[in-house]
Amino acid sequence: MAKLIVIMGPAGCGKSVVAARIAAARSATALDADDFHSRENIAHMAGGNPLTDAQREPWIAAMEKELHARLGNNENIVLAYSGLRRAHRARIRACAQRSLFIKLQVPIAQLQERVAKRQNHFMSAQMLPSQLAAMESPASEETIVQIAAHGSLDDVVESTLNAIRETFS
Ligand SMILES: Nc1ncnc2c1ncn2[C@@H]1O[C@H](COP(=O)(O)OP(=O)(O)O)[C@@H](O)[C@H]1O
Ligand SMILES: O=C(O)[C@H](O)[C@@H](O)[C@H](O)[C@H](O)COP(=O)(O)O
Repeated sequence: MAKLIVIMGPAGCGKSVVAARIAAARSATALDADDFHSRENIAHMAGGNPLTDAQREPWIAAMEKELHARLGNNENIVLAYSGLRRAHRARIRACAQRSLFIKLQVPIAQLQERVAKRQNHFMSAQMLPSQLAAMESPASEETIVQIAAHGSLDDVVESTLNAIRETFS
């Protein structure tokens, strides 16, 4: 049965780089939610404006479609996706029979530093407060494991792989 692992958290938490490393370690396909945005939504965010849930709708629908197709084809997926909204997480979770969400926890000062340093990305550090405000707590969601992700990339990857092994042993 194909598995879905979602690496989630606000911009700059490291989900894209961690998802790529996890996918390589587990012979899975890495997907990045950034690649499913419309040009309009990217331009909107690049202008310093957070998305509304209405603007997120076609983005979530595009990811659902891709996940259904790939998981239905027995492909294991590691998806880097912010997962800010609870209802959207439920829709992404429903695409797979077996799934695990891992939320990377990074203090805001470090998020600011990482986003500010990143080159050629539509998301600026000024968007971080809105990202954190839009993040609905995952506290009641059993399939979400939270991991401290302020350390080195190697440490974060190791903790993430351990959490995955514990769930999918
Ligand atoms: N654990 C880490 N330590 C140091 N830098 C990191 C770490 N994780 C990610 N980064 C760097 O921070 C920036 C943001 O990472 P990225 O994966 O793009 O975050 P996200 O996809 O969550 O927005 C990138 O330049 C990345 O190389
Ligand atoms: O509003 C949202 O639902 C998303 O979070 C959206 O703003 C965007 O896809 C990323 O968060 C930015 O890209 P990174 O998170 O990859 O930096």
